[in-house]
Amino acid sequence: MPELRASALVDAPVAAVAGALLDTSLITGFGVRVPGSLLCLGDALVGPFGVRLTVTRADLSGVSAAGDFLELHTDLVATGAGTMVVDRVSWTSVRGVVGRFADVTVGRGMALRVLEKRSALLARRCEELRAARVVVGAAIVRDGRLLAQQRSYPESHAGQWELPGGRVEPGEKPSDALVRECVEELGVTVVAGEQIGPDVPLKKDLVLRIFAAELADGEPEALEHNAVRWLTAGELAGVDWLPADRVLVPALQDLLN
Ligand SMILES: Nc1nc2c([nH]c(=O)n2[C@H]2C[C@H](O)[C@@H](COP(=O)(O)OP(=O)(O)OP(=O)(O)O)O2)c(=O)[nH]1
Repeated sequence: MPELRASALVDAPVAAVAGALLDTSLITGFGVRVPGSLLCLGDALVGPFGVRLTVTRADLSGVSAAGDFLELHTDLVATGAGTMVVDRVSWTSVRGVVGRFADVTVGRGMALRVLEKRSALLARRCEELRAARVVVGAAIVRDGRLLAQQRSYPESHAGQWELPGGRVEPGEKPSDALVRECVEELGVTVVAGEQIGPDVPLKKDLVLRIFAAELADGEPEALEHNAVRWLTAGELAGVDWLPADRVLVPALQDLLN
């Protein structure tokens, strides 16, 4: 299987680059049809010439998509100077001299051009997201279950589930915003821990950042939402999450397991 590699250093932390990679605007310009605005594990992608790929990885280590003839991998490595982004493209070539000729003249050239353009788009998206406002979310775990809350508004998202949290106010620390939002929404005090999964892009200039959290005081009540619910790892994939939270399900499962 011919393989092509390209790498670039992006001046942003791994969580930011991993999140930017989920933004499907990075690939739709190449004629790839995608189910939503964010790449999700298991998504079906349809590329030019009807090439079909399934997303097999979308986490802090990078993204992968694989089909019958083509595999795409983007691996992320944290370095002292930013995040190293390593792209790997491999494909099954037509046998014989004609196949080898096509690989060298068409396949490699095309793949390189696509990788270069995507790399430039990724760097630009990371730059945009660097200035983005942050919505924090709390992954509160108790007895192996995750606390989720059901939205009551707007109409388009009423009934869907999310994690407790909200926008970080100007000048506020994300961990302070997390504590404040949990008091306002649930009437509890939490202690914020480490970040879970990538920074998920919500809009051009807004990202969702989830932190593990522990209950320090109080019993959660739905003060501003329809309901709260404690979910096991096995229940996470079946919940009607907001789109950005769906992307985080594998990372939340890891947290519970
Ligand atoms: N708190 C929280 N917000 C989330 C999650 N996932 C997700 O997409 N969001 C979005 C919904 C909102 O658009 C935004 C949070 O903004 P906000 O704290 O100002 O709350 P809001 O419900 O009034 O939302 P909005 O009117 O500003 O859109 O982030 C999540 O898990 N938790």
